[in-house]
Amino acid sequence: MWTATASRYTLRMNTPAFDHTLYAGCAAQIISHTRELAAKGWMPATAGNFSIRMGAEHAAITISGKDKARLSEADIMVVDMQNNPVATHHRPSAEAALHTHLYRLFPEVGAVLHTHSPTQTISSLLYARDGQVLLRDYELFKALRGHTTHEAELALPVVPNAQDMDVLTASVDKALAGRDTWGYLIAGHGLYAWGRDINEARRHLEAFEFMLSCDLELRKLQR
Ligand SMILES: CSC[C@@H](O)[C@@H](O)C(=O)COP(=O)(O)O
Ligand SMILES: [Zn+2]
Repeated sequence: MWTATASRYTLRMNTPAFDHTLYAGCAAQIISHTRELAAKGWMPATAGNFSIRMGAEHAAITISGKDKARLSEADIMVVDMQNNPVATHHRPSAEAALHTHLYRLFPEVGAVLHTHSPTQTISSLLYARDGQVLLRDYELFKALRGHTTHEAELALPVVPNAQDMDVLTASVDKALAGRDTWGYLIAGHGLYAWGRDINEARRHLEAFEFMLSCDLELRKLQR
């Protein structure tokens, strides 16, 4: 009797809070994508944050305030879907709530990427009052999951920036209601893009960046 109780206790003590092999794989993917995107100048200073879903309850996410060009595994931590750190004393990204919001909202979302390129930031300010950027007729729509033709119009939402994550999450929630999008801009801030996995999220991020930069060039030419 005593042995059985003790062994159950031992079993519980040895059960890790999350799957470490899965975490290490997620961390490696986050590190390689952040390095490549930082090299493009899309994450100046310590801007940007990345995450990958680890099942229904957890996500691997960048620790707050790190230089995203130089991350190592120790700079990636685990949070639960309410943004609580899991088995660590580190502080998650200041914007972890925006990541877990997307994971809670869309069960198919497997990765969320956030960058601050000049194009994303300028577009977000130009279109802040409109609340969206209307993109039309781009062949690159086909890089977005579910899109098969350039003959379309896509409204990329723009939400007001806020330092209070409850306020920001509420704005995003409202902006996404009834919309079919793989991203949104935050005014004066940057772009959030997501996908079923990190490769798809990266493809969506790059497609939005490309279309936004074309839009800015067109505006200059049309003046
Ligand atoms: C360096 S200012 C940018 C931050 O305020 C924030 O917007 C950001 O993207 C990075 O925050 P972080 O807490 O490192 O994930
Ligand atoms: Zn940011």
